[in-house]
Amino acid sequence: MDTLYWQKGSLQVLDQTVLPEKEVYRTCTAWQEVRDAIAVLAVRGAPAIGVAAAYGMVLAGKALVRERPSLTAAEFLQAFHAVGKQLEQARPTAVNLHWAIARLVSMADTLSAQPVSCIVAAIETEACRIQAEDLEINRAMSRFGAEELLKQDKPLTILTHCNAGALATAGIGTALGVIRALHAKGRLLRVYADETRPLLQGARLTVTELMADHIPVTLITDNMAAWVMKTKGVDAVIVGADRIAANGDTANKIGTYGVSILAKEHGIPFYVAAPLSTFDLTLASGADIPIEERNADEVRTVRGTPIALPATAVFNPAFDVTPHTHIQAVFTEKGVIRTPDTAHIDSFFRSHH
Ligand SMILES: CSC[C@H]1O[C@H](OP(=O)(O)O)[C@H](O)[C@@H]1O
Repeated sequence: MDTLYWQKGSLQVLDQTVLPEKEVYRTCTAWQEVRDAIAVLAVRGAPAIGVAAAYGMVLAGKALVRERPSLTAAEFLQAFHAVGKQLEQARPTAVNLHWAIARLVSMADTLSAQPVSCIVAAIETEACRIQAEDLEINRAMSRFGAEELLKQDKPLTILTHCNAGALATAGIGTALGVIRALHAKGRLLRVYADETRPLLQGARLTVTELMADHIPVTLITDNMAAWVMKTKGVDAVIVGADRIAANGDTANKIGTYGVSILAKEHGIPFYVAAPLSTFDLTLASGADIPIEERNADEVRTVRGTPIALPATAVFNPAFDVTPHTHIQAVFTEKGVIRTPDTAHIDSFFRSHH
């Protein structure tokens, strides 16, 4: 079950809005369909969104050449930039969306002296490279994260929030990649998965992934996390990320901030697993991270029926920001950033990037 795959000029996206009941793929043959798939969370999770956006840009490039064969390279690049700006609007928080588009656009710009057909071929190769890189990034991050957690020298009980698994990436996942690595070493006792209201990525996606891999998982409602930490011997919390500011403040699924406070209260180490592409060093702190607000129906629809409540009386931020002071370490594909603050992150990037 691939999260997404590129097939002869179309992007096949596993539609996560209907998982786990149905496994159906959306066929995207135009960049607008990729934008829509990202906006409705048919494809979701920062790294997966980045990979999808890269292929969306390839679809745009192919369409430009198909519809206007006599385009000059300059005209192509101008139109290509414009598509990038529109595709970026799909979702504001996950920086990987912007990172992937910027990587393709800047690469295309370096080829401005080439025939347009060469530029399109090169961006297709680059999009495939971004997907292939994510596979290896997940593996490396998972190894570093597992090594760090094995220092606790006992089988571990982990709590996680939302879905930072294979369904959020092109590989084995970020937080769930670390969990899979621990399980492979026989050092995972159990995972407690928050259901993660309102879209239930934990109940629908994380539980499905872990059961498929025969990893012991217990589903809990979000409001059980405190009691589980107090009574079930949770050894660590591991979550994913959508954007990490230069000082280590981390935007992730709504509810993550609360889980970090609970972990701090219970003396449980709180870890983030994220690729370097999720860091946004242009932002000094989490205060600057744009937080997506989503449709009120996601919150006010209960048992299939919207509660008679005006949308203005519903708050639906898709993310919150965990202060870096709550984070023990960030697991990346280049190693572990312990005490992730401005100085440690700056030093890490200088020596690893
Ligand atoms: C591996 S990053 C996954 C990250 O993305 C999720 O958000 P969404 O489901 O809205 O795309 C959540 O924040 C996860 O931690």
